[in-house]
Amino acid sequence: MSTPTVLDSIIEGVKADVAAREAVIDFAAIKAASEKAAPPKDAAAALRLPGIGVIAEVKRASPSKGELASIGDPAQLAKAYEDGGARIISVLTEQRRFRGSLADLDAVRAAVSIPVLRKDFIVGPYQIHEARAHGADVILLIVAALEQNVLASLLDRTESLGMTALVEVHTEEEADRALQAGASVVGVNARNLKTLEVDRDCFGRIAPGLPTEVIRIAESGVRGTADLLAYAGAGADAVLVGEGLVTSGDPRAAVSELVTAGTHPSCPKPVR
Ligand SMILES: O=P(O)(O)OC[C@@H](O)[C@@H](O)c1c[nH]c2ccccc12
Repeated sequence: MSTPTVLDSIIEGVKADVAAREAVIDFAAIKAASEKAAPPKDAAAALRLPGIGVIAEVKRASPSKGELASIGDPAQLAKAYEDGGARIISVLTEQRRFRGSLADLDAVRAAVSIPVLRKDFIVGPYQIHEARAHGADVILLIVAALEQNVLASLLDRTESLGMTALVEVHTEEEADRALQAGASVVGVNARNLKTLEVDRDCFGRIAPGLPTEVIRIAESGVRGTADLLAYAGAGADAVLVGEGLVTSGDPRAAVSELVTAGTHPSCPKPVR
């Protein structure tokens, strides 16, 4: 067997954490809770608004950088993002490496009225119902972490709950798999989750090959407006930003600066 990657070790921890939660709230109970939640918000519609959208992330830590920001009040941070003009709030809920939680998701959901993305390493249907039960409108599905048949069935389940799946890829081959599974929103992560290396050219290699109707998100490594404009030029509908915002000192202003650049008449527009 080959040496486990960072992604493998994260997934192993996530599986153990899911099993522990499922021992407390079983599948039938989480499914029932997901059916009682307030209806999901239309994230795809939010992403189709004119200009380059900003998806702003509540991110305390990462495997590559360790602690990024303590974030004592995730609700207040999310509100600042919303006030700054973010289209969607992403909340990391993975606890071991990213120090997130479902409590963070609850706090953010209660604080904002825009769509919320549960950002985690989804391995099975339990987490999708859990995301919905906690008010998420969007979930992340990472192609590199899922067998093709599992990816397709998780995407179906997400859509049958009225949610949107952001399907994350890092290579052309993964992009083909995302499309094969039926993805309508594709995120190209500049960071390789197996090695943690960042390659900002990844988006520009993959995005032009996606069908025009697919919404394209550029994820990771956005340090400021120059990176947003570069991604816009390569066809991004939105950028997903974590570190650059949580370490900025003024998250509202940091989001607003990106939003202003992304809606300025001189900003390159995605070809549709
Ligand atoms: O902090 P950054 O470089 O702005 O990146 C944000 C986001 O793209 C990143 O957190 C991310 C993208 N895909 C993921 C999958 C799992 C965990 C985290 C991620």
